[in-house]
Amino acid sequence: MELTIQKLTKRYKDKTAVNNVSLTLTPGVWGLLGANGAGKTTLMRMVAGILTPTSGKVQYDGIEIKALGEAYRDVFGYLPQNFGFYPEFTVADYLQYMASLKGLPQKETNQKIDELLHRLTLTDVRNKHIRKLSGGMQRRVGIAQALLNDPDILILDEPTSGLDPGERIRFRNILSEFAQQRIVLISTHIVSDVEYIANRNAIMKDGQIIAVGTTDELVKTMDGKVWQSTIPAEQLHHYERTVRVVTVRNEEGGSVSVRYVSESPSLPDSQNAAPRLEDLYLWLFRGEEAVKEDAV
Ligand SMILES: Nc1ncnc2c1ncn2[C@@H]1O[C@H](COP(=O)(O)OP(=O)(O)OP(=O)(O)O)[C@@H](O)[C@H]1O
Repeated sequence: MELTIQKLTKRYKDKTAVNNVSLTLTPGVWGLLGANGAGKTTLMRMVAGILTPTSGKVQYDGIEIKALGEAYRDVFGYLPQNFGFYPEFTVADYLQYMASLKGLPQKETNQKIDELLHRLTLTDVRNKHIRKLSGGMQRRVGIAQALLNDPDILILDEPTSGLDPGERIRFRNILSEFAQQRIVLISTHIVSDVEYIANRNAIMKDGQIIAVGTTDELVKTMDGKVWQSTIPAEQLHHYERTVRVVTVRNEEGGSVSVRYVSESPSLPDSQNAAPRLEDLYLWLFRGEEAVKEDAV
């Protein structure tokens, strides 16, 4: 099973949102990382077949998705970033409705809905109106609808926004289990969401994929560029202007432990630290708005 993105470009009037992107997706979880505006949503919408590229194509097992039409939709699950709920529907009615849109046979539908509600811990709210659910629960309903047809390809655009830490962990586990023999592409700007579950990551910046690889491969490129140093707290402000700080931790006695990325040591008594994906992300997006693990 293979999804091939070939020289995909999407140009709006004065903006090239996706610029000549090529990527071959194989089974497993893929993290699509990038800052806001990098082009992730635009790329995903083209892969989902709901946005027409300016140029380039997407092929599923060698056949262009345009040519596959309905057959592609049958093997495809998609959770858009902001997807319209039907707030007056109950959870179960909404899933029934989505199942009928996807053409699922009624016999299978009830069983599938029960199974998904259980896996996403939504059984207790199955008869509640969607508008009455918390943001995190609504997100899980969205994930459930994307899984209804047991898709071979699952595309999730910022699926963890609004989930609390416990829900995030549960969500990661569900996906890891689900991704065996399937292609799962998750976009996020929260590095920790994909660091442990993604088999591979693609990092997107300004409409282009600037790095692809397993977390280990990508992290290796940061060997020797991640540093740790403990300095008096009052000096932090000075160094923050000159180095790219990843994390700061308060220590006892008025000092702070600083983790930063740099070609060479820039703070007193710096020691090399084992790199993580977040360090690479900060390195690649240096100069842009810092992206931290918000909402965690
Ligand atoms: N319909 C459109 N018309 C014009 N420009 C657009 C349109 N859709 C997206 N863009 C622009 O294309 C760029 C990429 O947007 P996109 O939504 O794909 O990024 P993203 O990485 O998903 O960011 P976010 O996480 O904020 O959604 C942005 O600069 C955006 O303003």
